[in-house]
Amino acid sequence: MKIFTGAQIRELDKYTIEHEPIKSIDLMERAARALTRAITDRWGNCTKVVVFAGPGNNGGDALAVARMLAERKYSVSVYLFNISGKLSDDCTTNRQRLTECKAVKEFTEVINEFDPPKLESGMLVVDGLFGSGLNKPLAGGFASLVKYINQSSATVVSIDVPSGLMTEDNTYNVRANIIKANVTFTLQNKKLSFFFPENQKFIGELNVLDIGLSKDGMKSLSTHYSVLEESELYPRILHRGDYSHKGDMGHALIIAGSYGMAGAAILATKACLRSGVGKVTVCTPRRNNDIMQVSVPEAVMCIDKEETYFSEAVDATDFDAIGIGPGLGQQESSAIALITQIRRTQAPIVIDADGLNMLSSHRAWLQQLPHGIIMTPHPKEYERLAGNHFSDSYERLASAMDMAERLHAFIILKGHYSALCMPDGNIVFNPTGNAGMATAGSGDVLTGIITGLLARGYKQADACLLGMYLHGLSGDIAAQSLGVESVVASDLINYLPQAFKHLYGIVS
Ligand SMILES: NC(=O)C1=CN([C@@H]2O[C@H](COP(=O)(O)OP(=O)(O)OC[C@H]3O[C@@H](n4cnc5c(N)ncnc54)[C@H](O)[C@@H]3O)[C@@H](O)[C@H]2O)[C@@H](O)CC1
Ligand SMILES: Nc1ncnc2c1ncn2[C@@H]1O[C@H](COP(=O)(O)OP(=O)(O)O)[C@@H](O)[C@H]1O
Ligand SMILES: [K+]
Repeated sequence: MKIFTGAQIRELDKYTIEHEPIKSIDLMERAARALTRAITDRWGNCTKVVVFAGPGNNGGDALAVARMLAERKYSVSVYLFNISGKLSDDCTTNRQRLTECKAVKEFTEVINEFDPPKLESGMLVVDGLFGSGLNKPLAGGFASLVKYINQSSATVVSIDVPSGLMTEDNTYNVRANIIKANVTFTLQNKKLSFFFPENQKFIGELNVLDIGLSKDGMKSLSTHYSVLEESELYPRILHRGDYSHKGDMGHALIIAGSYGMAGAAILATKACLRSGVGKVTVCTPRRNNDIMQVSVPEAVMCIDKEETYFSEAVDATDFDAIGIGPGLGQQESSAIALITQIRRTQAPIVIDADGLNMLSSHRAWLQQLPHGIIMTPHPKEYERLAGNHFSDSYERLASAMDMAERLHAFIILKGHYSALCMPDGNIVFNPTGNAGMATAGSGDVLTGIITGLLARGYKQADACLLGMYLHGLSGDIAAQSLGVESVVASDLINYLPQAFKHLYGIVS
């Protein structure tokens, strides 16, 4: 599913109006009907409603919703903020319709002075001040109103976007002046800023309402950002022939686990083995040998000459993919072995965790990474890699997108919505996964899965997309069965077969 910018949403609006065809005011009426239905489904008509409408089309939506709620016997007080004496055409029409509607008892047009109504617990505030047309942070009277609403104990429903929140970049926004909604009913598509964790407190519970914008219009608009849909994965799936043998299914190498971190190597190796690969070899320090042999009997060992850390690059000629980094430690000799390994390897590589941390301490090496390398940093690891602190997720994402293009790399910025930044400048958000996965070792499992898929024969982009999706899906199935609190990284491996079964079962 594509994610559109504010400017593209306006284009899509225009396209729908021209091609459906439908009058702009009727499209607003359709949006308002969807919003009203969503509100009346949740709150009965004994709920007192206060509607705050702004001067643009978000305000127009709000006025239309106020009229429809009043017609359904809700008690509605409406405040329209017309500070600059300029309303959008559709907002003007809806002001007219509202004043002609006998059911609306309280309507105030605020031109300069504003005496705010009492907002109490049990009341419903409909926030229709600003939506996708916001072009600067809120200030002055609007900022005061937002603070007033946020301090109240009323329930707040935002139309399309919590007022004050930009649809994309909030790096320089004033966060105290953004509505904190309990529920956001967004129109047609999720906005980019909804994917960033720091904005969850503004959005509250998110619901997307279909308002029938043109499907052809959406198809024709090209975007950099999208959300992965399961159906996009179906044509990418490779099938296992009946006559396959392990030699056809790929040979993966996992380089992981310093002494005391054998668990990271075990998790990555087990996850790799569960991802369809023919054979997995693990390179780990001598002292981890026994525990590895016992924990993962299917894996072949390639023991480093050092007792406790990775010290020597492996001859990589026989491997179809390499995953390097989980629990590796950050000894200087491990860093040298890491870059030597990267230089010597022809096969696709996934770098994670300490592998990334060691690159961060030798940032000049980034230029030596082969095209198509996959890196899977969590936000802190990415900051170290970029050598920069970012004030918000948008800034971090923009930097990762730039790095992916410069290095011709695939960067998975991990999080609730992990974002795959591709060398061609596109960014795909992964919709699967849940907070139960916020547990040590989850990332090691992802490294194992992607390495396995690469060795199995998937191209980098496909391995990343399938890997992120399956990893999150396994987490979702685990959470469904165990509850989010109790999920541990091993569960992601245990439930991985069910995730594969779900996805591959559909297309077989
Ligand atoms: N395609 C869609 O998705 C549809 C969108 N509709 C609604 O239209 C909204 C977008 O409408 P608009 O483009 O008119 O934009 P808005 O209603 O979000 O606001 C635009 C108005 O606010 C002013 N403004 C912007 N930032 C300001 C600030 N910081 N302080 C004071 N004034 C500021 C602008 O000058 C302009 O007058 C959507 O959010 C949605 O609610 C619906 O009517 C139907 C269809
Ligand atoms: N709240 C969450 N929602 C969805 N996925 C999550 C959440 N928290 C963590 N994850 C996933 O779990 C993994 C954690 O990786 P990472 O931080 O590297 O953990 P570790 O280093 O302990 O292995 C990532 O793939 C991330 O997307
Ligand atoms: K709004």
